[in-house]
Amino acid sequence: MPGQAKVAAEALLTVAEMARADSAAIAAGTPGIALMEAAGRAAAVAIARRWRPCPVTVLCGPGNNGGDGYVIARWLERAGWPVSVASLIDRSHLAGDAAHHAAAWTGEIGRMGPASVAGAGLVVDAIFGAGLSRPVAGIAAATLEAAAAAGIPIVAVDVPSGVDGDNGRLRGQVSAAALTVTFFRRKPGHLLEPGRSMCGQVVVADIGIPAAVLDGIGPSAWANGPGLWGSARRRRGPGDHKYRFGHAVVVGGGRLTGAARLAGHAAARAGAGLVTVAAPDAALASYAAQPAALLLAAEAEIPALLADPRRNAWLLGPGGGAGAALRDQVLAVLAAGRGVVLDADALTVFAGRPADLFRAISGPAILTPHEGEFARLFPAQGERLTRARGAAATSGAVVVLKGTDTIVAAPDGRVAINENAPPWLATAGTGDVLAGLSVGLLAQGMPAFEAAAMAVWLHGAAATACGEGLIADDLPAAIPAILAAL
Ligand SMILES: NC(=O)C1=CN([C@@H]2O[C@H](COP(=O)(O)OP(=O)(O)OC[C@H]3O[C@@H](n4cnc5c(N)ncnc54)[C@H](OP(=O)(O)O)[C@@H]3O)[C@@H](O)[C@H]2O)[C@@H](O)CC1
Ligand SMILES: Nc1ncnc2c1ncn2[C@@H]1O[C@H](COP(=O)(O)OP(=O)(O)O)[C@@H](O)[C@H]1O
Ligand SMILES: [K+]
Repeated sequence: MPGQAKVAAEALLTVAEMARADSAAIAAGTPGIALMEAAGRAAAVAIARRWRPCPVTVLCGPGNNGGDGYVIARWLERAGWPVSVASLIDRSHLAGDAAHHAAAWTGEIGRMGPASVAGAGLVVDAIFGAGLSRPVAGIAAATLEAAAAAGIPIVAVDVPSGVDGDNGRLRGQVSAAALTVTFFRRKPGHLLEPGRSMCGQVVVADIGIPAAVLDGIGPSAWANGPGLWGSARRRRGPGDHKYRFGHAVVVGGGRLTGAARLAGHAAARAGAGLVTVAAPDAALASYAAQPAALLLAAEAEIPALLADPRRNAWLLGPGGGAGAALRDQVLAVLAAGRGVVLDADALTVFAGRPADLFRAISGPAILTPHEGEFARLFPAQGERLTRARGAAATSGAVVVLKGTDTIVAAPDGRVAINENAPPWLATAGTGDVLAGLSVGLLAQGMPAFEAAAMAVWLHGAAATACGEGLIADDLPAAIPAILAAL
């Protein structure tokens, strides 16, 4: 929007980066005790905004997460709540900032166990946070489970105990929170499944760490949104003409023609100056049903189109048919140095010989696999974030690992984690639309990482606008309103 200040991209901090942010703030003059006080107070405020005073049990762990719990207990009691505190260890074994704030709690401290949540209207999980070092089991797990089984809402401090902040992995028994209050910036585990589903609503509290400490940390993960790619977006001005916005080519197949038609339509809606769909002769009649704004070419014309550098961004795969001919086409497009988006069959044709593909990638390239396609090209073990980063580094392409928490990973290690995709995107053909949006933005000259991240975000926003009952055909037409609001 003209004149509106650009929203800075929201960095996501790993556990190690957050520790560096804490240390930098402490070095700059804010004592750790004050950071913990601010953290606990912010959590208490977030609680009091959402719930009326009721009996609350604060479950405190052995580290600084537990330290936050003692501060929360103090502030809630001051606000008139009936507060019980239950600890995993004896107070005398606490150290540092946590010991300081535990000493400032003047009430009783009970031993943690399922009985400590009996009769509570709310439970605060201040057991384990960033210091999670092994699976949650035993008394901690049993106590949280008892609260969940009794239907008592749980408020998690920093992360629900057992959620790995770095990647959303669950370690041991985890009980879902209704609210999670985290500090300074979110962590990848708040956005990545299954951690995301355990967090409930996530509130980020300012605890007095200056934003400038991020300069010294250099985060490489962000929540996907306009702050990340808005400045790379191409916008038309009064003197512009279509040739300045690229020419996308979508290579379609002979049988499943809907896929390339959806992709072509999406590429045009994303703003490509021109879009050509190239298809086998026998199928040209069914491609005639696509929007009249798209150009249509016969398969035999592909070499000529490829020789023309103005056809600058190519999409292969949707409805392509997994044969050697498609593999040769992909390699020819890569050899010509065009921007490339590879989806579906164009990925599958390299199953068992992924190095052939990776060797051919040298320019801007985006791969858009779902988990099944990913496993045909890359090692499938381990958590999604590390796998997506590894795949981008190995292939030299931007990898869009699709799902409810789609990850966009660049070869240099940057990642964007998407969070605006509604579940009704899980329907046939929506992936084709995403590939089309990606090639449409790539054609306009956006760098591959920004193009892919913007495409994923537009896709989620358009699906949200359409609502439940969405079919893939609805998505391209929903794009203009989303672009207009950006
Ligand atoms: N730094 C700051 O200034 C600020 C920090 N803040 C807060 O600090 C939190 C991080 O604190 P933290 O680093 O002390 O780690 P924390 O999550 O309390 O756990 C460590 C303890 O738990 C234990 N333990 C771990 N897993 C376990 C398991 N499964 N089962 C059993 N035990 C397990 C572990 O044992 P160990 O691994 O040492 O054997 C250790 O004793 C952060 O999330 C935020 O809430 C805020 O106040 C803002 C200012
Ligand atoms: N549960 C879900 N929540 C949100 N988005 C989803 C969900 N399941 C799938 N999607 C999204 O829908 C799209 C489906 O793509 P894909 O599996 O390639 O389908 P198709 O091949 O039918 O087009 C992807 O963008 C994916 O991220
Ligand atoms: K916690």
